[in-house]
Amino acid sequence: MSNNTRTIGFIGAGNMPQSILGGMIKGGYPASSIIVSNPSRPKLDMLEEKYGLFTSQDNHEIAAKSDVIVLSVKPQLMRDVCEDLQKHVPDLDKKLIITIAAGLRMESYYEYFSENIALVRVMPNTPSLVGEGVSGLVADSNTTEADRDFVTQVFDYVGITIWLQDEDAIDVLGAVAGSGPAYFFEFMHSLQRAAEDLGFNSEQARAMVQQTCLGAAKMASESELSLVDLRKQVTSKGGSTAKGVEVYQQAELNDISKRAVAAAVARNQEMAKLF
Ligand SMILES: NC(=O)C1=CN([C@@H]2O[C@H](COP(=O)(O)OP(=O)(O)OC[C@H]3O[C@@H](n4cnc5c(N)ncnc54)[C@H](O)[C@@H]3O)[C@@H](O)[C@H]2O)C=CC1
Ligand SMILES: O=C(O)[C@@H]1CCC=N1
Repeated sequence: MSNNTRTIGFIGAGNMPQSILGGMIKGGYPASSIIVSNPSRPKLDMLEEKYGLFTSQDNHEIAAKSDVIVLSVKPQLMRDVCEDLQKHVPDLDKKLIITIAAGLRMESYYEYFSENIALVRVMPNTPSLVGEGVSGLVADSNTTEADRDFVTQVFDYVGITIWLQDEDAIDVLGAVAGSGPAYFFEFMHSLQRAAEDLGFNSEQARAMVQQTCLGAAKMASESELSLVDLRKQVTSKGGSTAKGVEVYQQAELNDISKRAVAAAVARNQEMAKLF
C-alpha cells in the first residue's frame, strides 16, 4: 500500500470514520498520512492518543492538507460543511473527494462544490473496524483510474469492496450492508434475551449468541453450500431445530427482511431529496 499513500483527511470523527481509519491503520496504512477534523476535542483527543493522528477542530485546515477528503458528517450537515469548504479551501477540484453519507446524490455535491470535482460515493459499514466491512462504491467520470484504485485499496483494508453501476444500487447496498449490522445486533440481542428468560446470566447468554453468530458467518463464508443447505445441515428431521426454524418461518422472516430493507431504501431516497 505504501507505494500509493496519499494524505487522507476525514471531515467528521464519528463512529463510521473511526471504524474506517481504525481498520486502515490495523491493515498497515501509515497513521502519519491520516488526518481528522471534528468540531469538539474529545474524539480528536482519543484519536491522537490511540493512533498518534494529526487532528484539528478546523475543517479548512484538514481539507487543505489532504490529497483525499473523506466527507464523514451526517447527511443533514453536508450542505453547510461542503459549501463552507468550497468558500475557504483552494483547489478542491485537484483533490479526490470521497463521501460516505447515506442517501445524498452526487448531483448534490456538484451543487455544493462544482461539477469539476472528482467524486466517489462509498457506502461502508461499521465492521470495517475489525477488517470485516462491506463497502459499495460508485465513482464519477472526473475520477482517474488511479483514484479508483486508491479508493479500492483503502476500503479493501477494511473488508470487501463492491463497485456498483449507479447510485440506486448504493441505496440498496446501504439498506442491506450499511444498516445490516444493526439488524444483526437486534436479532442477536433478541436471542440473548430469550436465553436470559430461560435462566442464563447476560454474560453467558451474550457469549453463546455472539459465538454462534460468528461461527455461522464463518461457515457461510467458507462454504460452497447455499444458505438454505447450510440451514438444512443443522436441522435434523424431527429434531429441535426444525421446531425453532418453523417459528421464524411462521413469523414470515423473509417478509420482515424485505420490509426492513424497503424501509431503509425509502429513507435513503428521502434523504437525497431532503438535504
Ligand atoms: N454509522 C454507520 O453505520 C454508517 C454511517 N454512514 C454515514 O457516515 C456518516 C457519519 O456517520 P456516523 O459516523 O455514524 O455519525 P456520528 O454521529 O457518529 O458522527 C458525526 C460526527 O460529525 C461531527 N460533526 C458535526 N458537525 C461537524 C462539522 N461541521 N464538521 C465536522 N464534523 C462535524 C460530530 O461531532 C460527530 O463526531 C453519515 O453521513 C452516515 O450516513 C454510512 C454508512 C454506515
Ligand atoms: O443509519 C444511517 O443512516 C447510516 C447509513 C447506513 C448505516 N448508518
